[in-house]
Amino acid sequence: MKVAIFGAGAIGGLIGARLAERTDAEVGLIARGPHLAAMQERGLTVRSEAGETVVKVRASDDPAELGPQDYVIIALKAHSVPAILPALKPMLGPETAVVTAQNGLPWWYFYKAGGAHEGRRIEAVDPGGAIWETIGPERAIGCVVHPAADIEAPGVIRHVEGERLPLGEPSGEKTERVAALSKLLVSAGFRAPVRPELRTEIWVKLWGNLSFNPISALTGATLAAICANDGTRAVARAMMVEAEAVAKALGIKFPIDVDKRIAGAAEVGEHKTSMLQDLELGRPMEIDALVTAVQELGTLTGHPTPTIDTVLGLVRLRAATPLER
Ligand SMILES: NC(=O)C1=CN([C@@H]2O[C@H](COP(=O)(O)OP(=O)(O)OC[C@H]3O[C@@H](n4cnc5c(N)ncnc54)[C@H](OP(=O)(O)O)[C@@H]3O)[C@@H](O)[C@H]2O)C=CC1
Ligand SMILES: CC(C)(CO)C(=O)C(=O)O
Repeated sequence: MKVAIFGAGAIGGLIGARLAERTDAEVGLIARGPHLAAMQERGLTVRSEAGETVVKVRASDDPAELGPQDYVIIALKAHSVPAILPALKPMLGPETAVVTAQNGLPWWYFYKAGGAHEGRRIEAVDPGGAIWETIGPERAIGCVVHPAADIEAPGVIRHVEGERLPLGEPSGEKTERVAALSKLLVSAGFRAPVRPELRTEIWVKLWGNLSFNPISALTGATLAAICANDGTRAVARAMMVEAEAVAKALGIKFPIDVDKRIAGAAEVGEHKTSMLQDLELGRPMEIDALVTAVQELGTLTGHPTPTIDTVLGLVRLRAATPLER
């Protein structure tokens, strides 16, 4: 089985290292810059509480070198996807499945969703529908990413915690291809069940990301600190209540309530969200897939999102303003 990871950073590197180390899959990693050079020279190191492993990996910045794949796992930040579409094409054969291992609302969200919005593109994640047109939604397999990881140094991934990578077809069916991917990820040590209702899990994860990530970027605070502070917890809660109304209008039935979700985020502890890490490193923040997309669906469903709109305005200005003057 041929599996390529497009964007072998924190999450893609973790998945790729585990697949290369523990399975028979032929694994190729697409990366760039000093991180790619380090992986090519010294292999990919994964550090966790369990210890350290160094895996020899096939890594490149040229997808054409790897050729058509059975699975391409996209583990890029959502805003990086439109730019890689031309480069992705050589990896797509007639049967290639494309897995979105990303936070936020995926570009294929309304494919086989049924209902009034069937086939709709989400402009905030897929400007002009270019991703939908190039990849084709029939290739998409969804994945909710629960592990937390970061790139500690070029070629070195720190796996903080978490093994859960639930998967799902947009149709909810348990197809052969999603079952085979699940088996592969399980043999790599992840918990990767196939879910009939992955959109519900996407929203439960997004609840936290749409609120805590921008609040952390605005305040510099960790998840634990945002949850412990009355003011920031109230802002996060208000954003989550607004998002809940939007999701419910789209048919989502939440298995837990907002307060349980906040308690879950607090338990992650003194962890800086990926958005805060990006801000501190001077990288673009994943604002559109996490926040703008929910605002867009609020407008679509006729549910106002005043708190989300306010935080979105603030975090956009944060993104546009240099940290040091
Ligand atoms: N990290 C985490 O703990 C979690 C992350 N997620 C989600 O997972 C997804 C991936 O996040 P994460 O792993 O943190 O992101 P990273 O930034 O660590 O990884 C993405 C990698 O892709 C590389 N890249 C970007 N564009 C290209 C390109 N054109 N060619 C080759 N490589 C490229 C980046 O390189 P460069 O740095 O040079 O841009 C980077 O190394 C996101 O949606 C995130 O929200 C979800 C849960 C937890
Ligand atoms: C905080 C974490 C790791 C889990 O909610 C996350 O998804 C992010 O930082 O973007």
